[in-house]
Amino acid sequence: MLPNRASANSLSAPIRSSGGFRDSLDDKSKASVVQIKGMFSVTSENLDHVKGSPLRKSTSVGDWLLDSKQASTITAVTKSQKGRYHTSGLILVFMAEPISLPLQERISLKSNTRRVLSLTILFLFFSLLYFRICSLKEHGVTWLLAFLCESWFTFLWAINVSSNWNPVEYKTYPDRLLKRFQDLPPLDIFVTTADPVLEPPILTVNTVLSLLALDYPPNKLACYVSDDSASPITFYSLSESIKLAKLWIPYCKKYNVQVRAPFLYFSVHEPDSTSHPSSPEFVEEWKHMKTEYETLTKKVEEAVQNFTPLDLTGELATFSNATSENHPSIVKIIWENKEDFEDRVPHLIYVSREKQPTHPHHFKAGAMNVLTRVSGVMTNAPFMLNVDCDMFANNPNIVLHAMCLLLGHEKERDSAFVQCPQLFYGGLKDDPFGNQMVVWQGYLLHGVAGIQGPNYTGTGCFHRRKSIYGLSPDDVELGKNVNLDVAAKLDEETLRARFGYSMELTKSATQLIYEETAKSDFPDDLLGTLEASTEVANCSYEFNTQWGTKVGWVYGSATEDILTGQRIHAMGWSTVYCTPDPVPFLGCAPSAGPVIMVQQKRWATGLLEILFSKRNPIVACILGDLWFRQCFAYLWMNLWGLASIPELCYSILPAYSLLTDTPFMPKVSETATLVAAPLFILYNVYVMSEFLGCGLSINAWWNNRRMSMITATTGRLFGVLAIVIKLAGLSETVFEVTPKEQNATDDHNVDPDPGRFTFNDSPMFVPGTALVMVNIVALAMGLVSFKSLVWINHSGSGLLEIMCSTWVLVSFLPYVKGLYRKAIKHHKELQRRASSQDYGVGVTSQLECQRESDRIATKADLEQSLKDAVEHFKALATKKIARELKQQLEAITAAGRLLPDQPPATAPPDSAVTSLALDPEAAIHVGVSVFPIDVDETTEVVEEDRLPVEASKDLK
Ligand SMILES: O=c1ccn([C@@H]2O[C@H](COP(=O)(O)OP(=O)(O)O[C@H]3O[C@H](CO)[C@@H](O)[C@H](O)[C@H]3O)[C@@H](O)[C@H]2O)c(=O)[nH]1
Ligand SMILES: [Mn+2]
Repeated sequence: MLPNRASANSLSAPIRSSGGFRDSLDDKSKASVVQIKGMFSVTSENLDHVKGSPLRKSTSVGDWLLDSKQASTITAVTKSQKGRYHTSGLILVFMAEPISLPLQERISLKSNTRRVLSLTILFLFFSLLYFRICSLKEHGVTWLLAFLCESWFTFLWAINVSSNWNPVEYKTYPDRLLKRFQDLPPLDIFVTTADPVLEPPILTVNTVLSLLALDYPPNKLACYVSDDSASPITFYSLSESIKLAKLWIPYCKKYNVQVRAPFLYFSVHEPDSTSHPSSPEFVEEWKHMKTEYETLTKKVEEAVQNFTPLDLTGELATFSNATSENHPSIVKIIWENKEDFEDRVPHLIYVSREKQPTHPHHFKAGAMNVLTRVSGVMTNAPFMLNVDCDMFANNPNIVLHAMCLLLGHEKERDSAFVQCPQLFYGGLKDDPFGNQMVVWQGYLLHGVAGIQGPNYTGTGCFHRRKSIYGLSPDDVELGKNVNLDVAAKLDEETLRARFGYSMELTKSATQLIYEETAKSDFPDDLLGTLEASTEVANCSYEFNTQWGTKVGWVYGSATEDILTGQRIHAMGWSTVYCTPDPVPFLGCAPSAGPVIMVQQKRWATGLLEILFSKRNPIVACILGDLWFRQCFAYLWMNLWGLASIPELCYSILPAYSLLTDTPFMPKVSETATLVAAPLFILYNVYVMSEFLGCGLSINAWWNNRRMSMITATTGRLFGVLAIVIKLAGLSETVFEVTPKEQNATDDHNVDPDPGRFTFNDSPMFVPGTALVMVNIVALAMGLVSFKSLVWINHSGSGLLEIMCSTWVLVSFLPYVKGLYRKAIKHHKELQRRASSQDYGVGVTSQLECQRESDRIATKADLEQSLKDAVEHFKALATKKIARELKQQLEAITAAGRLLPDQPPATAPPDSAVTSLALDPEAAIHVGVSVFPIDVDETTEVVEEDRLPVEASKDLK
């Protein structure tokens, strides 16, 4: 039997059990002699006890191990207020557990009350439809529209009932895993980043540090960072971070740190003395680490702000000619773990795939495929974890938990991938933007976990390399019985067609497929694989291969995660949901209206791209091995964007009904109200109970509900439009990266009202605004004639319509408030401009006046007008304006100097001003470009380097 594992490779902390296994201690704490099993650290003063004890230092894991057949006893175990155990003596250990005990347990979460409630709601939905059909003839178009919308809602509810019928969760036993496997399997970790501005490198650094410090044998981990922007700053930041990693990792293991992303760990001003024995040594080390981290942060920030311009020589020379859209493949080994005992830092490899402007890159899916190939050549671990650059590891034992699920099923087919929930830190209270997705993950993912398994959500997922390589579970079974030499020869052609021409890659794939993976000499000589790994990162590598179709991440959708997960399910694999405590990964949720709308638009588009392709779940269900109920669950997701249309329609109906005096709801006196009213109440009670069940507040439910109405008129609706445009062949969809910011604390001091809804000038906000306006008018009209509607036996709209319209308006309240604030701001802006305080308005308004009166006819006129403007500015100028003005005027002159080379046919070739004079339109354009007047909330007034290019372009 394999020994139990103890954690912490230091000899200086008092003996204690690690947090990850604390649950096994709980009910045994009252006895003066207790049984403890799990991970232990050993203090120097206890070292002598260890010598004669069953504890020994592990060579493979690097920690303290205990022979599980023996036990010793201690007294004086104390439990601190926070539930931690301390002892001054040696540990008393555990009961031996037979090796046959399962590594994981599937627990049903089904609730009869919820089932009955959800069926009652379904019954009420059908009753309402029946009622509508019966009285369809007597009513107008509103009735028909209401019927169509409600049919849609009924359909979605039916899917919901099916998806949530038997929710499950998994309990994992990492301690048993450690007993069973002396040699744990290797894991390749992928982190993706795409833009150093939208995704600050310090975020990526934190994520990487948290992953390198995971409680898993460091020689079994390799971390690959994909940088789609080929940014020297990102590379530099990672190179610097490895210096910190050498201190941070031993520190975390020594003190059993739980949050291993330094920015969050050090967000407190004092060390947490309750979670660690506050020995002076600990406090000292804490302070030292904090200073080291701050030094790193400073270096990274300075590089970002270019205070220390990076010298693009040496290691950085590769980046000197690289732009994010055009550069060769860059693969750099930042750190190779050569199994040096002191430096237990896993491999860290930087990858920036080749980019060419003419070549499609498939966004994140393309990046993931390159990572899969590069890691295939370098380390070829049978499992791969992928996280987005903002998703740091929050549970140091997460790999052990995931391995319980990957290795603990009888057959590999039961766990193609292990998905962890995608949760966020520092989220705003009560989720004002409805984008923390807690309930979605708390209910729906547990629901599908009870069918074929959770879908892949793009981050926090452990993949089985075999399933990513496009193998079906049957192929895997077959692979086990094949002689490797024979197979390699037979399959060479097939392997090339599938994986591409790299011999190294096909060789590593063969090893993987035919189960020769457990390479004993891991880690490899990474340097020796550099050439091959750079080659597989080239953008032409995928030509005539199955990458992006049958192998790797699937191309063709902005939600590559859903599409890829679905392909895996359609191959017959099942998947597992992993929800240990503490939460495995945490990332940052976007805030502010416009950013969320753009994200939701991308999701809606991506999901519809799947629906309107030959890879849609219905086809996968008929032709592939996607289970019927799983297909429904996928449909529910795919339709999320499209659902915005009936939802929008249903939100307009009350207003339309009031304005045209045609009913869309039954009268209060009619029996059908006995269906509509309970349906409305029960539905909301059901959803509310899900929020309460996830530990959220009623406010959070309310915010999510109304945000889903708001996104139906903005992001999701525009996602539908984007797909229509794509299907019409007019444009391709793009992946707009969500901006991320590091926010370690809950205090949003900078912004007194961070949850407020903000707008920009995007057309995305037009439908919502129109909806609000129409409802206000309709409600006003409805209320004016309210008395007559209620008391007289009126056949038109009535009380229920008024209530529905009010409901819509109340739901849009944050939106209305945002609009109001925007209007006020706009008004103030106009006032400010009217009093000529804005330097830009001077020229622009003058030029506009001139256009109106068509007075620009001569060079002298225009020159005079510019001179006037300059005088005007001088009179106004503050220091900043004066400086910017000077730059702008220089830019005008520069634009002018461009002209002699490309003179317009009729223009005298000597100055830009002359040409402007001859072309009032160009003059206006330059005026507007130089002095932009359309200032929205997020735009800086001056865009300094824009002018020369634009001006010269327009002048041509
Ligand atoms: O060309 C690209 C675009 C994006 N990314 C990376 O993809 C990840 C996700 O991008 P993000 O802008 O954060 O998208 P989100 O909407 O927040 O992401 C969710 O939705 C995506 C699908 O739309 C999934 O891929 C993500 O994993 C999931 O977190 C980030 O690490 C990016 O750096 C790239 O590597 N290359
Ligand atoms: Mn993200």
